[in-house]
Amino acid sequence: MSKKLHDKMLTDHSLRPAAEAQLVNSLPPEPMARSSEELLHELHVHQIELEMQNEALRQTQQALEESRDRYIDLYEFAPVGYLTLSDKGLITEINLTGVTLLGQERNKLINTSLRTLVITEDQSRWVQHLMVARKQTEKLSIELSLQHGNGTVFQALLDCVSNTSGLRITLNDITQRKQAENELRLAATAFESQEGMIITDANKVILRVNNAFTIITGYNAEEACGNNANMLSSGRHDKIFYDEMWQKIDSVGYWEGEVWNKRKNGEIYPEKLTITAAKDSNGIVTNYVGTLSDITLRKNAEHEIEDLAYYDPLTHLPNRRLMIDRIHHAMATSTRTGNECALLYLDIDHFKTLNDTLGHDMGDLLLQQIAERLTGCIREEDTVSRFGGDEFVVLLEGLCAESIEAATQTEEIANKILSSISIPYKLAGHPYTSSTSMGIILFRAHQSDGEDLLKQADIAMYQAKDDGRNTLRFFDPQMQSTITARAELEKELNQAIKHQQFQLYYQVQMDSSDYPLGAEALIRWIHPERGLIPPLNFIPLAEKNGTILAIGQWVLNSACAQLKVWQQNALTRYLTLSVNVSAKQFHQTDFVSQVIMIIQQHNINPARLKLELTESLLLGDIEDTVAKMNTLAEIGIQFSLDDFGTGYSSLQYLKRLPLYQLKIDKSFVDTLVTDNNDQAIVRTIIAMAHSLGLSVIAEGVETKEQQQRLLTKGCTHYQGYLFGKPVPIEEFEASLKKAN
Ligand SMILES: Nc1nc2c(ncn2[C@@H]2O[C@H](COP(=O)(O)O[C@H]3[C@@H](O)[C@H](n4cnc5c(=O)[nH]c(N)nc54)O[C@@H]3COP(=O)(O)O)[C@@H](O)[C@H]2O)c(=O)[nH]1
Repeated sequence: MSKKLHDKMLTDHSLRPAAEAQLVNSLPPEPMARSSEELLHELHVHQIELEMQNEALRQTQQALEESRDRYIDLYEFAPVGYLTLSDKGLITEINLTGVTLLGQERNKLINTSLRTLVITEDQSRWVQHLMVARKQTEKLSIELSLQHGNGTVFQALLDCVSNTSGLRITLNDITQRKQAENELRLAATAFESQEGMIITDANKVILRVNNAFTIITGYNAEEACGNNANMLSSGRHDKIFYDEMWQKIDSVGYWEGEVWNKRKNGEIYPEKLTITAAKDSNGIVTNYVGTLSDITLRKNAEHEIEDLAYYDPLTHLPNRRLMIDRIHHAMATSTRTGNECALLYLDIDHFKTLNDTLGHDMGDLLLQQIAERLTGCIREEDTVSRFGGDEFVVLLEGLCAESIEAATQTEEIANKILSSISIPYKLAGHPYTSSTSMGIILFRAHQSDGEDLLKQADIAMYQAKDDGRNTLRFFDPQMQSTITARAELEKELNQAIKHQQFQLYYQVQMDSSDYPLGAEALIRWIHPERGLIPPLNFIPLAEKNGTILAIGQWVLNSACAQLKVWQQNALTRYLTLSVNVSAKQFHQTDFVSQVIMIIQQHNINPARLKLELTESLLLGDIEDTVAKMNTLAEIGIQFSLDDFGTGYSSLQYLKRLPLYQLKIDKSFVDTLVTDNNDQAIVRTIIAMAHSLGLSVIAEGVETKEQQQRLLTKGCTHYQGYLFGKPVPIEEFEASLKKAN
């Protein structure tokens, strides 16, 4: 029965005809009085009517109960939580979903302030929201973090509507939605990272690119999307490269490497690329994701580092390390081909002097120009390297297999180099001439180690230096033994100092009337087995290894001891003694105090001591040199400038030095009679000395004619075999007596 019919029956008494029909059908007709019959009938009808009403009521009741149950189900099990808050913000109603979302029993939640379930950080926002929501009838939403009964926190969306019964709230758990949003945001951030990103479909058609991609390639999303990813190919990689790349992606799902790609502007650049295949649940590739970064800067830095590691920064030539590598490579090639190779070890002559006189900038300019000239002298397959300082090494490869022929080829190239190096230079406008000494070694296959070959070429180079410079020498085993002997000598020299195996020889210095003015003290090494060793055989070595300091001190001390003896004898009291001082010795910081101390120890007249300095000693710190010489000159010590004319003395410097004497070098005296140039030089030196108020002495005077020539030019002091060779003191004094 419908509710409408049921209501009608109750209100309109429309049940009556039905009740009467039912009574007629159920009761047998009874004879009775009309009034009581009617009354009875009425009663019956009424009774049936009541029963029918009861039935209708029961059915309505049942329908109502069913409806209420449905409502309760809908309310309690709704997909969202429902809450009602009192004016004070207390929960007055909450459905089962709300209870479940908040994770507490309903009876605990009822009359609880919802604020207490909001995390502390969100509470003030909630309180403000509550105030606003209560004042309006429209829905007002807020996202909050709520405390679950199990102690966790979940993200909730609260839609609040205010009505007369309080504030009705719909509560949604949006934790997952928030997480998804977060992940999306993260993914979007990651996609828009510093690295270029490109997503293609399975056919490598570009679907998406990020901003970094645009910055790197120059293509914006519109230009890139819809094109095949090979639009970036530079053409530098062949088909095999790409085939292998895609093979790896297909087999392992991933490829990483460096590629050369092309930007929109046509520029080809190096790129680090990672390609990952994205597959669906059936393992079918749906997309490719590429991550790319421009590694131009890194590559440039790598090149720079490589340059620094393998190239000389001044000349940009390969350095020692790269040369060793090339030598090993040449050996390997030579093993295969049978061809000879050659190493040319070059050392620029007098380079130190250039640095000392014109400065390091000029030295650098010379090295750069020499590097260019060397490169111009060799073939494409050869290598020129700089080993630092003024040393260059040239590697010639692919020479003739025949040794003699290969040596001839090498000599031709070496001579070409010598000629090229000696062509005059312009160093920032300064004219300059240079030369080089060169040691050569031929090699093939793996006969010897690269370092050994370099050592041997270096030995040959020293031989070239010893033989007068501006020349070349091939290494031969004899040289090796010379070097070994030199090492042996070095060891013995240390012993000689320890055991005082030195002796001073004295060579007389005369005036034009053959009157002895004094002597030069010249050291000799009296070796216990080898006998007398002349200074030229060990002084250069001593200068190199520093033992000259001890030797120099011994010489000075012995010379002063001799002066003391002479001072006490009327025959020798007036004699001056010259002592050679090496540059290293002079440049010691305490040189002046050493000399003064020795003079005081021997109690000699400093005016009888003459220190012979070479011109090269004057180079370097001129202020220090002048200061030292002045201090010693002030106590009376004389200074003679040795080997004058062979060095680089500038007049400017000479004027500042407290010199007593210039000593004309033996090389000018040797050719004085035969060489017009040398005559002119000697004349100039003498004139210059006189104009500076200096005395002049000529060394190496061997003939009367030389002496005569010197005299006519104004030189009145002499030293040389003509007057006497350097001899031990006994002999020297004996000849003095004899002359007397
Ligand atoms: N630092 C030091 N150097 C020294 C010392 N003793 C010597 N030396 C230097 O060694 C070089 C060679 O010296 P030495 O072999 O003694 O030769 C000297 C003379 O013997 C030689 N000479 C002199 N006159 C003649 C000659 O007429 N003919 C000829 N063939 N040789 C001659 O010249 C050398 C002297 O040179 P110098 O010193 O330039 O006057 C030499 O450079 C010495 O300086 C020392 O103790 N310390």
